[in-house]
Amino acid sequence: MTKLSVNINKLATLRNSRGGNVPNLITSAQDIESFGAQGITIHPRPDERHIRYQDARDLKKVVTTEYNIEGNPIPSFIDLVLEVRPTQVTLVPDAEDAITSNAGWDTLKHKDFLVDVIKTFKANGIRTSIFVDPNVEMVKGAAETGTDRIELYTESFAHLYDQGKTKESIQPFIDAANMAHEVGLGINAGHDLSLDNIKFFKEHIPHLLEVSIGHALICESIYLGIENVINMYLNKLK
Ligand SMILES: CC(=O)[C@@H](O)[C@H](O)COP(=O)(O)O
Ligand SMILES: NCC(=O)COP(=O)(O)O
Repeated sequence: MTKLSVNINKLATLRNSRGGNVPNLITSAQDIESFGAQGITIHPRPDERHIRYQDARDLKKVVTTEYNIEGNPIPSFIDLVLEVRPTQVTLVPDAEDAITSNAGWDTLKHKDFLVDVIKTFKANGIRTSIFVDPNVEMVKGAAETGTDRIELYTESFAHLYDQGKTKESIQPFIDAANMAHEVGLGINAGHDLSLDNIKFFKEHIPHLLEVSIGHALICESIYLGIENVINMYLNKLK
């Protein structure tokens, strides 16, 4: 079975746009779990443009499924994760000015750094995952860091799949997943996965433990829920 971890960054984006507490991240996370999601993912960025460091602490008190915190392991992020102790930390090499995550780790170039950080998290009982492109050399390099899992960066899959290039979209991910399994790494995946592409991805990727989905899932929720909500307003306005 592949677990679904819902990334709630976008709910925080909405909340922050009005300065209040709507939507409430705590009750949203609880509801998302009660609807069957098997995990909650957040990605606090240094500018706190969506998830704030305090959200990470507050969510720890209520999340009862798998709690996954993603981010670039700068000192403040490392301290936060060690304080909060989520189920899993996913290390992502974000540039500060990037709109969203846009690359996986070069696990060969950053091996020593990753080895150190991963050792620290694992010594504190936190499972580790590192974000990588679908590249067998990067997967082999990931295994050398001591990480428990990798998260395959699926943007290229989503983009090519959307263009109808199905074989081209999935083959690097099949190769990377097979290599990860061979070297004993657990396999997660995420970025731009959606209702359109998730079934195809799941059917082709062996040993897929978990997907984290945020942007599309929240957009789909708005779109698929809007008819219902408009009718609820119309009923109240009769
Ligand atoms: C690590 C990753 O793939 C990202 O998709 C991420 O967690 C989303 O971050 P934003 O919500 O800031 O775009
Ligand atoms: N790790 C990927 C994630 O949490 C969500 O990515 P996206 O669905 O917002 O692109």
